[in-house]
Amino acid sequence: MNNDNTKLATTALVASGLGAALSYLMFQRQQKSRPRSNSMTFHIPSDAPKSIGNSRTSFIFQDPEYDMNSGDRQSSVSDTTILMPHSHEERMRRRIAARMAVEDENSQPRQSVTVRVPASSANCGPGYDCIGLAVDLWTEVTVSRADEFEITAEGDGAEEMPKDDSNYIVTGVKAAYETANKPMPPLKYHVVSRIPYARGLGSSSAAIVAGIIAGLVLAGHRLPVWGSESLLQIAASIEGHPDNVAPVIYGGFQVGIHNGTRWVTERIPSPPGMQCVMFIPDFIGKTSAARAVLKDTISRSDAAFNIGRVAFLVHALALGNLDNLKWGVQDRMHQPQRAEGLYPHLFPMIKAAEESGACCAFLSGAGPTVMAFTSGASGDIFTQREKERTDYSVAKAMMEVATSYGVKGRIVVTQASQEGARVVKVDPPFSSEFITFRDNV
Ligand SMILES: Nc1ncnc2c1ncn2[C@@H]1O[C@H](COP(=O)(O)OP(=O)(O)O)[C@@H](O)[C@H]1O
Ligand SMILES: N[C@@H](CCOP(=O)(O)O)C(=O)O
Repeated sequence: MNNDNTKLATTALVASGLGAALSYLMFQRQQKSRPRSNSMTFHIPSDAPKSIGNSRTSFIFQDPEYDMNSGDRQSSVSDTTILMPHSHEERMRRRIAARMAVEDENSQPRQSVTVRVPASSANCGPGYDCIGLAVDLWTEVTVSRADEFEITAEGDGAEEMPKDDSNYIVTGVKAAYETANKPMPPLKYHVVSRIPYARGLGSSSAAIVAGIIAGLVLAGHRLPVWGSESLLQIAASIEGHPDNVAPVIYGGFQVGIHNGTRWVTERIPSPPGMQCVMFIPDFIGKTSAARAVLKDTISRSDAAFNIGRVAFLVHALALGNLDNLKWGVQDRMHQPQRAEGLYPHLFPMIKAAEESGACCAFLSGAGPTVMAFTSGASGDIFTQREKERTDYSVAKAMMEVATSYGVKGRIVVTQASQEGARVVKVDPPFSSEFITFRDNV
């Protein structure tokens, strides 16, 4: 090393030494001036818990998020929040403990709850008792603790729906309290109904699901979903089939089966821009009556027919192959029997809808509503020119058939809902000063 190099090395050494000393002094100063409460600080523990501190070199890490002991975010500034920087198990344990505390809080019994549930259209032709979709028409049910039992209702079917404990909302609430293993308190119910009553659009399933969810919230009881779909189990066992309740719970198109142990459902993707054009007759069609016209057995060729159609239906929906929908909704299991016995307007209306541009049409649920799918919607109905869409001409054609058969009714145009039931209001709310659930629930 020559002289110049030696000088250079000495200067570098002195400079880095000074730099290190300066950094250390600044660090010390910072530590003294910084309030400990909302900072992340590291120092050697004097009283570290045995499990994490005594056997290896450790640091106290003041986690600004959580307090390990209370799980309370507000007390997260506690000096006792201790963590090994590389101890993932401990970190997870603390996070789970914190989440449990939040879950505990949200699992407290509530005074009152409002649940919003969608209409649904079951079967979609061949998918008898297994396929259905959520329809963008919503009923709102409020259930509150009260001195005595009462049901009040407004909207569709407000007059007709049972006002005693045979109302399916009450059935749902009871099932929830039984599941929670808690006694059911006296409750009052208010229903704002926008789902046509007993018309094949799942008003009964919506009532069951609304009741179960309301009951669970009031009782402060959470159910697991992963690997069990517990809510679906309760709802489908009351209804007897999952084709309405699964879309009411999860939204979208659903296909559901019983696997021998439990109900299992899967979402079928749905094509974008699809509209639902529904002819809803003025008369009531009870599902029990429409099931009574069906025989217990069908022929092998009819079974084969339906198997092929249902496969085509799921394939067409999943791939957005709208041209195949008209084959996919064909059925020999219940529509011909129901048309013959109860709904003579059904097949002429399906034909008229398809000829005027619908992708397909079928009996909604057990009827009497007839559902047609149309395409071409882009955003809201009111933001697009009529001639770019087929719903108006399809509606007109369906109405003409209804008139020619002397069936009074109305047309409703809406779409599938990708969203299912949801809690829209709860007292006391789930939201806190730290977290806001949507709509400030
Ligand atoms: N809250 C409720 N809303 C609608 N229907 C109810 C309710 N509670 C009990 N029901 C019973 O369910 C029947 C309607 O169900 P259903 O015949 O399957 O038609 P939908 O296609 O509308 O589900 C009613 O006739 C009534 O007996
Ligand atoms: N798979 C059932 C569907 C009944 O639906 P709903 O809306 O009429 O209750 C059937 O076809 O019976």
